[in-house]
Amino acid sequence: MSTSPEGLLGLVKAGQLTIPPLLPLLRLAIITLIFGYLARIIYNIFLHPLRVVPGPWWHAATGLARYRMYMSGDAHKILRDMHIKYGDIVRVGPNEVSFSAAHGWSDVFGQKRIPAAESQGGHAYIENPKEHLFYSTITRRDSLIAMPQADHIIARKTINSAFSNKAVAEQEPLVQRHVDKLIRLLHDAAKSKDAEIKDSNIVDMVQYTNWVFFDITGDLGFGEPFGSLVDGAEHAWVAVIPKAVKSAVTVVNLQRLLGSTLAHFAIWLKMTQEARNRLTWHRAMSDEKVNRRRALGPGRPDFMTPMLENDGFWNTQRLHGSLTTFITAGSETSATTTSAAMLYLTTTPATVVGGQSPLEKLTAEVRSAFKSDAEINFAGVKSLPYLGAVLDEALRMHPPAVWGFGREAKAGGSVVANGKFFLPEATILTICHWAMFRNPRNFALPDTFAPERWLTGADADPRFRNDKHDAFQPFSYGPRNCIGRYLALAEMRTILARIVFNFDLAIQPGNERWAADQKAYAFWEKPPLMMAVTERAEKA
Ligand code: HEM
Repeated sequence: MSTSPEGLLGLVKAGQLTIPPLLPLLRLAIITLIFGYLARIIYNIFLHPLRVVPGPWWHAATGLARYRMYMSGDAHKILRDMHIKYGDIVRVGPNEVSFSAAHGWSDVFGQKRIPAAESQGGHAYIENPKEHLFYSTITRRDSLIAMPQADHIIARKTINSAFSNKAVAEQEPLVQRHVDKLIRLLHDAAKSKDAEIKDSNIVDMVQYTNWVFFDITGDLGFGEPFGSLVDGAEHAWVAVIPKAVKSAVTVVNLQRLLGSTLAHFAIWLKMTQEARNRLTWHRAMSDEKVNRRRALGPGRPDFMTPMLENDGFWNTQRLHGSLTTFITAGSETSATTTSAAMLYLTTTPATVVGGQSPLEKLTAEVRSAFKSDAEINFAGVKSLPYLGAVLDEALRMHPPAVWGFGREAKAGGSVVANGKFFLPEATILTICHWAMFRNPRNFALPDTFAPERWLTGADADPRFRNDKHDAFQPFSYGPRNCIGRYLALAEMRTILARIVFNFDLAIQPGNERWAADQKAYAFWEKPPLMMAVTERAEKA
């Protein structure tokens, strides 16, 4: 029998071959699809290995509820409520489990010892790998934060020296130069009020903190600040970042819902040419900045020096891939925390914590510890217990890495919650920092800003005696925790201390719910935070 098109046409014409009508075929396809989808739902709810993990059935059934939750901007609140209702481990998607008890940190981010691998010369420890889709979308493949375990071990070994306490002390003069500029800008704003320019001392603290942290981290990474503190304006490179993160989060969630092909089509329809051009420009500019810093060679007390000294590992791709991560991870986070600290300080009345308000207590501590601005240094601020407690509490109330940053259960699966659950390989494991830190099972009065909960010894507050401090890991946990935490703490303490030393702060009406109403797409979508800055009347 002929199978050529002409031959088949001949058979049709001769009435020996009939073509089934299209409509019934389409109907059949649709019915098959619906049945396939229903079968999947039934499998997900009743037969899937994760069926034993508690959670709402509609989150287990399909990826739709999960998608809507993450794209609502309120996932942190929804997750907290789910953990209160269903417990410490909740199934939030067909293939995703969220943790909200202290053991979750080691279950998700810890590493397990594998003796067999050790004897064969492989890794002695195995970790749950990073959630591939999330990390490959929010950053470049060769970035430190996305590297496979074997590369990551070498990477951390070669650059740890730039992030130790000793290195941070060497970076202090560079950091303080930028903080000086910030304080000068704030004095300018405060003084302009004396010149009777109405409301000129009202500043957006989100902008000011972004400027100072991006200038510092730009200088430590690219070898050049962004110049925001000089220009009094955000640099275009920095302005792209929040939009890029939100787009990346949308892409990840769409792909998880629709699969790669459909999602790419949807994204292609949605993304404008202008947005595409912006991302290409951003990447080119980052690479140009890295190349300029690279040309200077090692020697500067910054992030790049150990990388340039280990150029066998830190090749062009890894340098280009990692530097944007360093700058974003090191600026956006610290700026958010410092803004949040100022918000809570200016909105928490004395009645909540007893006696003086947190702002009064902090002001008294800082102004009595230092006689002049020049005295406020990294070593000095480290010894102020209330200042440390204020920042810890700001990190608890408004953690900068809200959600995301998940892992996939390792090859062979993961046993979690002290043996209670077995999660099969590739199950997505997540911890929403906000949901963990605002869970009443972990912290008393979880929605109250109370730095007192972190005080120890004679200053310890009995109301917070049962707080679970090991649930609080704002810098994450395990081999992939935050490499920049010492720097972050030194910078944030110094900047907050210098602001409180120099100025009286007052929140502007309408800004009180700055944190409460914020949406989050992995990081926060921060609106302006307007505050009046007034030069302190007298130096105590
Ligand atoms: C309040 C400030 C900060 C917070 C809350 C914070 C939080 C975090 C968290 C939660 C992670 C883990 C992400 C993951 O699991 O993939 C992380 C990683 C990281 N952070 Fe920070 N961070 C802060 C400041 C900084 C600073 C100042 C730097 C300096 C450059 C920095 C650089 C990094 C880098 C490079 C990583 C990736 C580490 C790796 O994968 O080995 N962070 N940070």
